[in-house]
Amino acid sequence: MSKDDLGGLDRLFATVAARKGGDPAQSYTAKLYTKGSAKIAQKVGEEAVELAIAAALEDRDEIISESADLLYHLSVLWANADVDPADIYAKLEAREGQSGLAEKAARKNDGEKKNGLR
Ligand SMILES: N=c1c2ncn([C@@H]3O[C@H](COP(=O)(O)OP(=O)(O)OP(=O)(O)O)[C@@H](O)[C@H]3O)c2ncn1[C@@H]1O[C@H](COP(=O)(O)O)[C@@H](O)[C@H]1O
Repeated sequence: MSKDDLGGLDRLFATVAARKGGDPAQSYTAKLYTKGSAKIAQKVGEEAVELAIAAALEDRDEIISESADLLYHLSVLWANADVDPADIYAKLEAREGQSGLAEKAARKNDGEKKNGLR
C-alpha cells in the first residue's frame, strides 16, 4: 500500500517512522529520536498537558492545534517503541462492545479477590 492510500494518522506515522536514522540537521523528528525515549516521553506529556489546558479553557482552536501536536509526538513515541498504529487499532477493536463501566467493575472485583477481600 502506498503512503498516499493511508488515512491521516497512518500517513503521519509512516512519515515519522521513515525519519528513523535520518539526519537530525534536516528533520525535527530525526533529532527527537537521537534525544531518546525519555525526551520523547517528556514531549508527549507536555503536549498532553497543553491539550488538557486548552480543553479546560474551552478553546476550540487550541484544542485542535494541541491535539495535532500530541498526535505527532505520540506517533514518534510509537515508532521509537516499535509500536504500530495497527497495534492500537487492534486493542481498540478488542474493546469494542465492552462498556467502560463493566470493565471497571470487573477490575475492581479482581483487585478485591487478589487482596483477599472476597
Ligand atoms: N506534524 C508534525 C509536527 N507537529 C509539531 N511539530 C514540531 O514539534 C515541535 C514542538 O514544539 P516545541 O516548541 O515543543 O519544540 P521545541 O521548542 O523544539 O521543544 P524542546 O525539544 O526544546 O523541548 C515544533 O518544532 C513543531 O514544528 C511537528 N514536526 C513535524 N510534523 C510532521 O512530521 C513530518 C516530518 O517532519 P521533520 O522530521 O521535521 O522532517 C512533517 O512533514 C509533518 O508532517
